Amino acid sequence: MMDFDTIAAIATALGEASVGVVRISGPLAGNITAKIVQTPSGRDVSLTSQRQVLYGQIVHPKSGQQIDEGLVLWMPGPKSYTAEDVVELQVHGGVQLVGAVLEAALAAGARMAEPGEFTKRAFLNGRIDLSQAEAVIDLIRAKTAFAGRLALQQVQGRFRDEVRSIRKALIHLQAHVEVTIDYPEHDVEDVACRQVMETGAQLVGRIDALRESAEMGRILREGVATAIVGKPNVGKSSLLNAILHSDRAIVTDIPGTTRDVLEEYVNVHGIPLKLVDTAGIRETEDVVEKIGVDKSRQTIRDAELALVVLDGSLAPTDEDVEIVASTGDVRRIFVVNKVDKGLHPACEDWLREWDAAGVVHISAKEHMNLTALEDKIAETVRTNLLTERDSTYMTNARQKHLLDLAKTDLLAAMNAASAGATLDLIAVALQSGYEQLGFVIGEETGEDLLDEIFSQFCLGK
Ligand SMILES: Nc1nc2c(c(=O)[nH]1)N(C=O)[C@@H](CNc1ccc(C(=O)N[C@@H](CCC(=O)O)C(=O)O)cc1)CN2
Ligand SMILES: Nc1nc2c(ncn2[C@@H]2O[C@H](COP(=O)(O)OP(=O)(O)OP(=O)(O)O)[C@@H](O)[C@H]2O)c(=O)[nH]1
Ligand SMILES: [Mg+2]
Repeated sequence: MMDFDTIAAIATALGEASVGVVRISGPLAGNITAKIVQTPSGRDVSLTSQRQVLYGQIVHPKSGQQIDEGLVLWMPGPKSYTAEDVVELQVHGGVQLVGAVLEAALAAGARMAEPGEFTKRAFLNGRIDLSQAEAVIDLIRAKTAFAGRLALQQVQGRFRDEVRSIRKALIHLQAHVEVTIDYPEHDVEDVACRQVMETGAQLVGRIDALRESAEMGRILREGVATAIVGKPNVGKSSLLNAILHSDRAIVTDIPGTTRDVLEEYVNVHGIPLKLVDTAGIRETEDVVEKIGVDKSRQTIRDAELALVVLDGSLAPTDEDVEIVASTGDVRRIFVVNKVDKGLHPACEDWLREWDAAGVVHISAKEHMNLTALEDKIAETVRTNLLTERDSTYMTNARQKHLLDLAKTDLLAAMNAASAGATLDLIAVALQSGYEQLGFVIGEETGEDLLDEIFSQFCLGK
């Protein structure tokens, strides 16, 4: 256990709520609590070595002014979230009240915690590793049940266990090589080299599985960038509203209504989408609309998925043709809208040119066939952007980079082994790979990086 000062923060969201929590962690947690909590029996919480819940009055340590009544959770270290002595003051939820309780804790000797500092301490005190700590952010930010499940597995150490297991195999392999260096008989060397190539290939496979899950992680964190595009007035904003079940975007019968891109997050069958409504694309002299149209084109370039919207009740125009051409490089679904008005024969003819599997007929206004569109979106994302075997981890960009480096080291060791290089060279490459994997789970990680990672947390976490 490291020697830290005692920190305090509000752990719950600020706002009206039934309960608000102020959390205190560190060696003075019990002492501070004794100064600001008066129990009916006059008992001092910090005298017990067992976790317990007490009822008491929360008072200001200097003025003695009563602030609220509350429940006090006493969790002596190391059996606590931070592995230090932790106290949680559960009081009535309310911005003013919870703030006053925090102030009382600060006046009694605590320091205001930095964002993520509680979780950082859990890491520094060795209760969790870095990948678990990082996953806490993912868990809090998870936008779908699926993302939440993966993040929880990560919080509970699933990713860490796999990295540790790969590391263990690597150090084993390195030991084998090192031992052979000391006994340089030729056939023994050959055996070691073969071992490096065989085990190396297996480990590269396992590292690859973790690397590939980075794509899954990114999509679950950021959502699939999904652009709704089409010429003016086809019903793009109506479609956004229909998928969101709200009147988020302005809808009128005037072409050129949407002038700016509008982003919203939505969960479609467990897949988070960053849905982007765009200005209808057409030639225009209007300065503001022109900027909007340029942004629409940029949105198409940035998109991972495009919903190309057409007005099915009208014959297609050159503008439709141009938009279809400009989305050729993006994975796309053709959305034929306004089918409540009937399908124009020219549109029907035109549609036959495309793969019917990629076309969905809907009415955004009348909410017709939206489920079919959502099914299509989910299916397209699952089969093209996410793969099944990725679904056990959600590696982040930092971890992915280190895994890439570890893989490069491992491949270098294998190449050296197959080329008959000296065993020292092989051992050095294996050692380097072992270290890179150590950084993934936060062994030998510098203070700067830790600050960077934990500063992304919310206050009180
Ligand atoms: N009131 C409250 N609820 C909360 C949290 C919290 O800090 N406070 N958590 C905060 O995010 C999450 C729960 N996470 C936790 C993880 C570990 C320990 C803990 O005390 N671990 C010890 C003892 C385990 C045991 O009893 O065996 C340990 O791992 O040694 C506590 C909370 C969600 N709910
Ligand atoms: N009948 C019918 N009308 C629709 C449907 N979807 C949209 N509309 C109407 O079409 C008009 C244009 O809808 P918007 O959603 O604003 O179209 P948009 O593509 O966002 O237009 P811009 O922002 O100008 O590019 C509005 O009057 C909508 O009510 C539909 O499914 N059926
Ligand atoms: Mg619009």
